[in-house]
Amino acid sequence: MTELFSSTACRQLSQFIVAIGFFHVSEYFLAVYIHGRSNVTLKSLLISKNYIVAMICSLLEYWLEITFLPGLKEYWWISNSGLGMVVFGEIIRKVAMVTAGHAFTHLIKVHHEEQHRLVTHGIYGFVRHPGYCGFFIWSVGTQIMLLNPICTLAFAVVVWKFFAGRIPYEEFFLRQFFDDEYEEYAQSVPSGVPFVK
Ligand SMILES: C[S@@+](CC[C@H](N)C(=O)[O-])C[C@H]1O[C@@H](n2cnc3c(N)ncnc32)[C@H](O)[C@@H]1O
Repeated sequence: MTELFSSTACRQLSQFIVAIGFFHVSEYFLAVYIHGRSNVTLKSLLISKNYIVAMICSLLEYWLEITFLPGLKEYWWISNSGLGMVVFGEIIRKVAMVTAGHAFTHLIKVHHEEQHRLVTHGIYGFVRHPGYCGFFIWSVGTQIMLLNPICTLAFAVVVWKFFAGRIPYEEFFLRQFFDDEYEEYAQSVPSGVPFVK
């Protein structure tokens, strides 16, 4: 139990709390900046019931391991690599939001709106789904930072499965909206999420 108050736990848990807090608060305020206060709801904080359960599981794993296997949490080069992934993923995600601007909505558009233009410049020239790519790196990075082996694997699988389902759904509508323009774009630019075409 005392391990939970060790300098290792204090540092790793505070990094985790700052990472989570920064991600959600910045996500919300950036959405407000892009779309205007009246067009954004608290859903843009991106905090769902499943997400809370996942984060509680990761804290539970951390607590069990720091109590019974404290040595596991001392691999600082791995933890620092996770921190690097958190920062890198966060940057990719926010660059995507700024680049796409109004086109970046937290809810997938299913009806074409006049002002919706296909974004293919900037980071969208490298990957088609930089927002999802950034979130994938960020979320797995949080678990590597905590040196949580089980949740690292579980987050990678669950987040990957979520995007592997969401990307074809989102692209079904993008193909309807932009037709050949999207087809050509999808042929030449990778999705940005591993093993998703
Ligand atoms: C949460 S945003 C995610 C955007 C993108 N999938 C990403 O990961 O950066 C979802 C919205 O972005 C729109 N969108 C996705 N790719 C787009 C693109 N290349 N150009 C314009 N709109 C796009 C979709 O229509 C959807 O309503």
